[in-house]
Amino acid sequence: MGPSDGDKVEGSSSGAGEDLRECEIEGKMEGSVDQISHLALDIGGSLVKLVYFKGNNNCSDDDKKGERIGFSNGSGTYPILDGRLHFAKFETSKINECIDFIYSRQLHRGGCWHHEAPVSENTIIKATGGGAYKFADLFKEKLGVGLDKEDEMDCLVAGANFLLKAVHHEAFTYMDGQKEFVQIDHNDLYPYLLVNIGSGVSMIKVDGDGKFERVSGTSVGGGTFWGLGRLLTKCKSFDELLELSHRGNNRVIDMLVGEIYGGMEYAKIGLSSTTIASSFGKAISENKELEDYRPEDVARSLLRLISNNIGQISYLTALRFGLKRIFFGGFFIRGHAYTMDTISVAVHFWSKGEAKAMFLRHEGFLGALGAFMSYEKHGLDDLMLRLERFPISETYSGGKIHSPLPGDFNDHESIECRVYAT
Ligand SMILES: Nc1ncnc2c1ncn2[C@@H]1O[C@H](COP(=O)(O)OP(=O)(O)O)[C@@H](O)[C@H]1O
Ligand SMILES: CC(C)(COP(=O)(O)O)[C@@H](O)C(=O)NCCC(=O)O
Repeated sequence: MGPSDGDKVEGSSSGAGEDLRECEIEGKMEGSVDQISHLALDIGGSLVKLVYFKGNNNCSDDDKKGERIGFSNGSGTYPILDGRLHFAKFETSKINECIDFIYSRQLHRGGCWHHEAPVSENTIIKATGGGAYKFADLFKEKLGVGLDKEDEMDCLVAGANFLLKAVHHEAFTYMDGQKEFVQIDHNDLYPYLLVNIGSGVSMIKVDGDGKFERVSGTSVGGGTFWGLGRLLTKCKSFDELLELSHRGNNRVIDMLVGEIYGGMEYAKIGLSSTTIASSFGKAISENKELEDYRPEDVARSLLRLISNNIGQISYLTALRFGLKRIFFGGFFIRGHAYTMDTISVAVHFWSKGEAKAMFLRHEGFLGALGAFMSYEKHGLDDLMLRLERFPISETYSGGKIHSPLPGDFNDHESIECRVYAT
């Protein structure tokens, strides 16, 4: 059983049709920036996410001599480099494309082709996710850099906390096709449940900066949707599968309460006639083969099944720890209306309206952002990198969010902020 199988929600999937997502955050960086790449990676089971800083005048002689503005932090004066944080992603199965991308932009050496010196033996890139272990040798071999491994859960939490505190209009609710941005009160952010829906799903109770516990998880996640969906529909890409689901009708395959109860609801236990009684349940009772179902309907049922299930487990986990707010991240969501709506309805249904599902506009980059920010923790020589943690649009002169608010996050979004090292 599950939440009511309400009307279909229409909406677009931001970024559909794109394998590579690139977007950017404007910022400033201060310090001795020559030695490290200012690139961080989250190499997951399905996707590699990149966050990198690029100075506006990177590599020019001007940049080296004068463009950096003096900054004093009490123990010395440090130069400032204006620039932007860029975001990109690749399929993990095409890791070589990612390495080519890094090489073509010389991201592992701060974007500079004309540095005479070869990549230093000690050059490292902050990396998180399982691929930081799996592909360490490949990065050494192809780019001559080491991957400095950061814990995945640490990075997810650091990325989420940063986004929630520093990026205006980062979190939003989505219900019945309505998107509403959530005003985050910095003094009342914790505790919350972070549900990261990547290949698998991690559920993390967050109590503060660096204070968290991974309290649950499920292997039925984004990889399940994409993997099963690919087998069942023969789709060639994740975006194609999402597009299909957009056009499908899950009632063709899902068995509803009304179909078991002769058109009636089961009011005594709170089930309407349109509640899904059994996901994919109709497929057993009809004399049909897979080919007899439209791939659109299969994709729709599958998306519904996975999203409902995650919504339900998330709610139960939140209930277990008395948490009212649940933030969902991970690239499974992909800003997709139907996914978000299904998760929201599930949380609403099971919590009887007590708990709230919220989504993050930079959903898939939590880990990579957290890894990027970890340069701060592990200063290299005298360099530490830090992202300012206050509402960017209010503190950066002339700063404002360039994203197409209040619309969907898209592939070329740019958010101004200040990035600096002390
Ligand atoms: N272009 C894409 N290719 C593959 N999967 C995608 C794509 N876009 C979104 N996804 C979904 O996102 C999931 C991966 O999310 P992500 O947060 O990057 O997790 P991971 O760290 O495990 O790679 C996939 O399992 C799939 O459901
Ligand atoms: C192992 C993982 C942390 C890896 O992260 P991912 O690449 O899926 O983002 C994640 O897949 C996960 O939490 N899986 C669920 C395992 C479980 O709790 O059953």
